[in-house]
Amino acid sequence: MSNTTSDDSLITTEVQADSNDDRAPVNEAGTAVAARDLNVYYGDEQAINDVTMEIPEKRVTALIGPSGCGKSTFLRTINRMNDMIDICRVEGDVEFGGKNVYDADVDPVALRRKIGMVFQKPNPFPKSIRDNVAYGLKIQGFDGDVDARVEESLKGAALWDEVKDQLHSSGLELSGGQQQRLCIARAIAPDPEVILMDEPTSALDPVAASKIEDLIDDLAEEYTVIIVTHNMQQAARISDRTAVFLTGGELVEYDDTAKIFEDPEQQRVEDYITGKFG
Ligand SMILES: Nc1ncnc2c1ncn2[C@@H]1O[C@H](COP(=O)(O)OP(=O)(O)OP(=O)(O)O)[C@@H](O)[C@H]1O
Repeated sequence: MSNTTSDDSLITTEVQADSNDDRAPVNEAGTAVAARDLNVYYGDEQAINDVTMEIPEKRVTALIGPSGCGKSTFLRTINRMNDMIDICRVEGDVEFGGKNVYDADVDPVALRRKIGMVFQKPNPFPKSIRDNVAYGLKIQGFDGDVDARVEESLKGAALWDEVKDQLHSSGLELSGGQQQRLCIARAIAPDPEVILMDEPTSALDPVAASKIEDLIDDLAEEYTVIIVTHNMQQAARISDRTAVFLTGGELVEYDDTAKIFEDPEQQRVEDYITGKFG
């Protein structure tokens, strides 16, 4: 992508989207996850306001918007991480695999194996590199070749070459960027369909962040990736679709990333993208 600056570059960030030419047009992809009339509340406060959107499979979808607009809430609603927050209440549907994930017969633990998550701060367990990746397999009673799956997952997370001779060292001894890739390996080991990422590079240095961005592009060959980012250049570089949330948890515009960054329909979106607020 190119990041152009204009005369008033101190206040204007123009971002040109990468076309991600190597993937088929997004409208040829099926739907991985669909939110329908989704409202989310924390007590009396509404964090997501009547959101309906279809997220394409095996593509990268970015969620952007100013602080507090509900991006993380929306992300956590998809794999029911909000279940852990007592005051959180969800109305409406999140469809995945032909079901509403909020149906009474959905097991949230099984759901989270299918919809894995990577957080802002790398959070490996205080265990060996191998055991970090094998952890979820053990819980799910995986009866295949664990070491082969660990290797495959570490390769999938572009970490294998760096750690293959130290699989029994602690995951905490790795650099921040390596720890984040270890967390990605842990998320892909149970063979999910969707990976949710909540600002996965914001705690990393630029080189480590760039490696994760490259990895996200590769992951979308096999998985649906939904990423929250504050970094608009990052959204433009790596995503196929971009959803813009604004204050009050409203989904204001959702379209192909190039359209959002180059020719948004709404003035509010243009103002946000060009740095006029947020
Ligand atoms: N656990 C919680 N308990 C109560 N309110 C919450 C909780 N988590 C989020 N909120 C509120 O819900 C709204 C949306 O928050 P959320 O974290 O989803 O926004 P965000 O867009 O991801 O913000 P940021 O970019 O700052 O991470 C905010 O008003 C926030 O204060």
